[in-house]
Amino acid sequence: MPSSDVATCGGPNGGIPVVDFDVLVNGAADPRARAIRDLGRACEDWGCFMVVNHGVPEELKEAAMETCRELFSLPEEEKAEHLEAGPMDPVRIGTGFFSVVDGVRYWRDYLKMFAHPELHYPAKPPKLRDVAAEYSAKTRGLLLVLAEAISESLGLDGGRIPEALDLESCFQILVVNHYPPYTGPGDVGLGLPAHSDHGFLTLLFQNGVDGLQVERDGRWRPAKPLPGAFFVIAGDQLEIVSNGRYRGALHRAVVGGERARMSVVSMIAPCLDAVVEPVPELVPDGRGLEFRGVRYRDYMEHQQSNKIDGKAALDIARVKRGVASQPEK
Ligand SMILES: O=C(O)CCC(=O)C(=O)O
Ligand SMILES: [Fe+2]
Repeated sequence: MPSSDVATCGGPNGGIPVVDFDVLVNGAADPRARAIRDLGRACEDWGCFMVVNHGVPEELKEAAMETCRELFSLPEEEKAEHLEAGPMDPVRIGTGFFSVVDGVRYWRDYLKMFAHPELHYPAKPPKLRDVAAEYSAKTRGLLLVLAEAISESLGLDGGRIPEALDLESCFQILVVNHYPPYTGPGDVGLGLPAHSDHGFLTLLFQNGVDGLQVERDGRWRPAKPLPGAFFVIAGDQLEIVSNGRYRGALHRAVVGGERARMSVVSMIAPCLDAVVEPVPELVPDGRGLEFRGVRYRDYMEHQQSNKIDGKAALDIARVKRGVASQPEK
């Protein structure tokens, strides 16, 4: 899809499904079964949904956003040690980048921190450590419950997908994106080009400035969250483990307004050493296998080291059809 296609549709929330977390956890049998079914449909049709009644305090979300805003406003030399970091370094800061790729201009600062199994954080601002510890633990708990519900929605035991991906030892990363205001000539265009996320599930909230869009049926839809809701995006590992039944959503961030936009992302992914492949129960007799097993660490490194290109990274795991297998040498 050309990135210049900014057609949006689906009403103010883009028609994105809403999942009530409280019903998943505390609901009576019937409403809970309905919520699981709706969750499955959302993952199948959209690859994303909003979560309400999630139990993560607004003050904690606010503290995470505020602390990272402080980090972005620190002088360059305070962040220097993380500015040159590579994709597998546990703390990475990219700042003030305004680059032109394929004729589209991107405008974004970001902070990426590995948060589990071990929390890594920049030295400043000092309170970032505690805020990140609490925020990552709360959101990890929420995402692990969603992972069990997703497993059930596939007709499996709640523990099956978490076990297949070793989510107990999951890799978790926090990403904070800051899109500065733009008042220069012309449109900035994109803050972040179309991509799917390399992990399993991404949880996101923003500072009230819209800009996230998701693709469905070849059109971009505005992802405007309900007040207090989190936005959840299925990642590539969910697409792989479900053998393509659920899909990682293609999404992008559009910027260019007079107010800075910020988004805070908490993503869980398989344990770095887990080899992710479709669970056999979803591939009867091995027929119709869409993906082969790829170690998550290799997948992530591959996706992060190449130019962002929609869902192209998934091709390294995709089973090629019609190619005669070569004898082993
Ligand atoms: O800023 C946003 O809304 C999108 C961020 C995103 O997609 C990402 O960090 O992977
Ligand atoms: Fe993303």
